[in-house]
Amino acid sequence: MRIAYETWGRLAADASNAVLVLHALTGDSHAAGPAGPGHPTAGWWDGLIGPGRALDTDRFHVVAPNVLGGCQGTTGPASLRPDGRVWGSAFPDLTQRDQVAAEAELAWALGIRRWALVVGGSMGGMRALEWAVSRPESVRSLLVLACPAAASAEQIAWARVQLGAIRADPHWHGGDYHGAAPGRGPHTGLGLARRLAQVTYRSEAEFQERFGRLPQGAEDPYRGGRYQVESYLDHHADRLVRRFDAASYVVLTKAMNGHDVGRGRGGTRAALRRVTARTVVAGVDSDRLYPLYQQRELAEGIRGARPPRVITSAHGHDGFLVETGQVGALLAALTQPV
Ligand SMILES: CC(=O)SCCNC(=O)CCNC(=O)[C@H](O)C(C)(C)COP(=O)(O)OP(=O)(O)OC[C@H]1O[C@@H](n2cnc3c(N)ncnc32)[C@H](O)[C@@H]1OP(=O)(O)O
Ligand SMILES: N[C@@H](CCO)C(=O)O
Repeated sequence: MRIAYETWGRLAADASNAVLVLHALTGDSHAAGPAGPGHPTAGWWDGLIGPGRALDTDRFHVVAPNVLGGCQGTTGPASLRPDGRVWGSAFPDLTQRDQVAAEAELAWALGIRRWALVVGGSMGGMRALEWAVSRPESVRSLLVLACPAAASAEQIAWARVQLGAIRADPHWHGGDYHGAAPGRGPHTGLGLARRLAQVTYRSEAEFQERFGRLPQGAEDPYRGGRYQVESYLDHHADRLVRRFDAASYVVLTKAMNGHDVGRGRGGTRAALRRVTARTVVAGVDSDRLYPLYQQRELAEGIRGARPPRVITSAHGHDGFLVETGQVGALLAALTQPV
């Protein structure tokens, strides 16, 4: 397999200053830095990583890999198999454990045996947690944001609707569409999946405050036009289908459904007891996808973790991406010398 990653800052001679930053479902290795070739936007945590920032690259060597199964440089369903054909539907099902095993190979190759800090939100939080449970000796500090110990029935239910939308697209072809002419992939299905997901990523109050019942521009919703909120979802769908592979979306979504740190480990409690890292768990007060009670369960199960820190935000689950000031304060608590 191939793993794409970016780094910032210099690795200390004893490799003691390495920080692992793990992205969420549709993120990538470009966690920091400006937009440029291959990166239509600035890094998704650009405000947090750099000289003098919360993850101070004058002190830390920050590593951000693209997840296994992804489509931003790391091997995934759109990659070529050894025989030169696209993986497509032959790409294996993955779990967070497989993805962390791949990241452990990367750490080994980079000469990093122990991370000073592992941090991630949402799907990245699941992998951060999995690192600390499966390889406690490799994680000195841990920041887990907006994620659960195990995917809940409702999370699997939302995912089911998204998977159904993609698979129902006539251009899906069972996952073997990659050889089709450009523009002929399952974009309609992926767009529908993103629209639904985007609703779960934001809050009801935000939508009401931001969009209410307003029409989009000069459009008349009573005469075939759209409400603003519909246009907003259309925009997020359009953006995603331009940059993300539907089969990767399916593989990663199924991996998130499979997330359960307690599986085969005597249950959640027993698994969380394995964590030895200095840990901060945080959630977003308006997150309807990964509600705060799930972070409470994590914090209660991890030795030494205090009650979850609460990120105050109108923006729902996406608060972990938007509220960089508050996330920065959480990082500071873990990056100050004890
Ligand atoms: C690490 C990771 O997890 S993923 C990597 C980063 N995430 C993504 O790229 C996922 C997609 N983006 C997002 O989820 C969000 O944009 C975030 C979380 C990154 C940032 O959130 P916010 O700054 O609150 O963005 P918001 O949800 O308001 O969306 C802004 C976009 O909606 C557009 N928009 C707002 N209202 C409307 C409307 N009525 N009609 C059409 N478009 C609209 C804006 O023009 C803007 O477009 P642009 O991003 O192309 O410039
Ligand atoms: N906006 C985030 C939400 C999932 O955590 C993403 O697209 O990855």
